[in-house]
Amino acid sequence: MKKKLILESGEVFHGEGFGAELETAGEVVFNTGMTGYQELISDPSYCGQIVCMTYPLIGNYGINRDDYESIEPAIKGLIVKELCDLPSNFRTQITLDELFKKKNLSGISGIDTRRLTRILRNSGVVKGKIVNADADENEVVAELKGTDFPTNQVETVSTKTAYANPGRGLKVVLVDFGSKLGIIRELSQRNCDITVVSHDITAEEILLMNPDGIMLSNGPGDPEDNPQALEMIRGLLGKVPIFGICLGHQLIGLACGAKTFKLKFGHRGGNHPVLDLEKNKVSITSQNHGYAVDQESLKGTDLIETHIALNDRTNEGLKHKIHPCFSVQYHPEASPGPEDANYLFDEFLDLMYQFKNVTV
Ligand SMILES: NC(=O)CC[C@H](N)C(=O)O
Repeated sequence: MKKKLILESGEVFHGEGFGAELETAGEVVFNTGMTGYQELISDPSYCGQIVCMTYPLIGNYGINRDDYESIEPAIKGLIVKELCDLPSNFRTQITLDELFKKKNLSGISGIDTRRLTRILRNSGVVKGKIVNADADENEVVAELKGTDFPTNQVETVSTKTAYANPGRGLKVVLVDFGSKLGIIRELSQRNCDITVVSHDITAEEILLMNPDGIMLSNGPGDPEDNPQALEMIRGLLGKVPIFGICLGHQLIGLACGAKTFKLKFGHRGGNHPVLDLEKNKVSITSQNHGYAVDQESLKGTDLIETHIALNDRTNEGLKHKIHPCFSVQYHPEASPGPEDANYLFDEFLDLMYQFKNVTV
């Protein structure tokens, strides 16, 4: 079915719809990954967003049972140049189009994704809507201008009830702001005994579980929408080691008095070089974020900048000066993307063991 993508700024792109027959609006962002569309579609941090894939052929290895990063995708839609409807891979179970139909998601193909990406890079990310070909463009633009982004995205994707992922090793409480399964996978591989808890848990409730460490997950939306989480982090600092990823990283920043701001077009892809300032080493990282910690605002806080992005020199890592707490803006769990930064999970384990030895 003929569809079109309309941006809040007025540009229109004509294409062919795939997936469910529905109109869908969201923040239009771009991702430069050449593979990994299944992980990306199911990454809860994309809640409320329509993702434009810059790689020109999407769907060519289908959808398999292993690569989901959550059970129910929270993404709003997908924009591709060419959609492959005949995937070829030994793991393929269904096509991308079939997945989108099953999950009631809408996508559009046949789009000049290079032009769209240039617009997003030049003017910054904007709202957009995938609509039927006969929709009135002025009406859609007015509607987009009049709608605000929801502020409860974390609540939408976080688990409602706590659950366990048992192991025989260190006890980790994973605060789920919209966690990718990759984080659980990495901790599990290191034998951690994981309790996944909802985003609105308090520090007192966590401390009653007597954990060896706290993992603050990735998640969607503006980090400033989570004041309760900042209270929780402040209540845990110094009492138990903390490791934060992406939204978890931004929340540590805010909890310690730094500020966050929205990047013009964000970092989304699997090839972002990050410099570790302490080791003077570069990792190629997997990224998906639209906000960043303001480096100026770190002055006067107890946080030290440990990593920066080499593309735009923005903050990518933090460490607390006094307490056992560190975090990164990128994704050491990869899923999808390079695994260069995997060692950070080992460092988290080391930190938990060190803390245990000091405190027992
Ligand atoms: N992947 C994430 O955790 C993203 C964090 C935050 N929602 C951002 O866009 O910056």
